[in-house]
Amino acid sequence: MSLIPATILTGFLGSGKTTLLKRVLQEAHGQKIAVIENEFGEENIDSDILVSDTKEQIIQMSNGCICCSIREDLRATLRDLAEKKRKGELDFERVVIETTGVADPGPVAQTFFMDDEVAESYLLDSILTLVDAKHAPSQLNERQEARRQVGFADQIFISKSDLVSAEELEALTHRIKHMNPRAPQKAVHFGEVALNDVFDLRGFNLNAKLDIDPDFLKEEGHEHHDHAEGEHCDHPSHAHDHGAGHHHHVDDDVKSFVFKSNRPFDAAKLEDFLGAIVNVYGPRMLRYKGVLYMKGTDRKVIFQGVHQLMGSDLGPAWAEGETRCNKMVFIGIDLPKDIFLQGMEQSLVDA
Ligand SMILES: Nc1nc2c(ncn2[C@@H]2O[C@H](COP(=O)(O)OP(=O)(O)OP(=O)(O)O)[C@@H](O)[C@H]2O)c(=O)[nH]1
Repeated sequence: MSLIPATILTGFLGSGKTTLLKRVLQEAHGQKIAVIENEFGEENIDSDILVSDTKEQIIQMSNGCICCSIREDLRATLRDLAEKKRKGELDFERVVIETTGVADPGPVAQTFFMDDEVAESYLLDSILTLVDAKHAPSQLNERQEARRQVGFADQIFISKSDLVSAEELEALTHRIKHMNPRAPQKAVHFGEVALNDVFDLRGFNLNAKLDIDPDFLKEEGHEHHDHAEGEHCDHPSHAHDHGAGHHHHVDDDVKSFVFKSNRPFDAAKLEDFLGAIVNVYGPRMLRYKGVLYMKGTDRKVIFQGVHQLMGSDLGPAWAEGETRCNKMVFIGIDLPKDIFLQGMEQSLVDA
């Protein structure tokens, strides 16, 4: 049986989750979508199916699962739903989980990887985070749950942009980008969103897609001339436009950085380093993903993780004429960037 795709919809209190979900369910008319609401206890099955190709492999676990927590209530609900589907008692092909506004998406996501039965039935597609343009600035200041929700996201939807000025929206977008440069941001008016922005984003798949906001890389580049080794990796041809578009920078605890290099990794060294680092910093590592250039293979190595759970796989071969390089983004809570970058650097083959 093919895996059932699941989407986690999160966002702080009143950010517009229900509004968006209702729109999506209307739009997905003719598709069977099971919705698991808030407290995970009850489910209601809404209309109809999205047919999707779920053959791709889901992330494989490696070590260090001990401190990861899962949502027992969600596990029970997911198992129950899958069981009913198997028996033909319920007919649905997709699940959306709407979390409460104050939920930490970590344990919700981990439930899909740490419970064998759940992992055998479901494929976690992505985490969607709603951000309320009007209230997010103060919510992000005051509540770590709100910051975590942004850090975990594969896709950010900004609601209520009709209630703020263009400048306020721009400042918020900029702030979010620093927390999570992986997730595209899109303003949505009362949940008006296209289905292909919501489903089959494959945020957790070991695919070779790693889109990091180019503006973020540009700014990172300015900060970090000492880690210039992979500079051509991204071949950004932009001029250094000092002065333009500079914002007051909010120093959130949830933030991100990128490691880049043109030198290949030594697989054993990298495994040692990452194995050690997740033991120490795993609880603070929200999401990380890399497309890596590894010695000994002509294929890209795809690596990704959530907290202590990480997986890797061989991706497609490097194309003829393509510059082989490493690019990995880490999103976490006050991670010591220098320790990470140095450890990664030391896991490269000797120059
Ligand atoms: N102005 C404006 N209001 C919006 C927009 N999107 C949602 N809202 C309103 O915001 C309020 C909260 O929306 P909900 O969809 O209930 O938010 P929620 O995230 O499900 O809320 P909780 O479940 O309480 O956390 C409602 O009154 C919506 O009508 C938007 O784009 N613009």
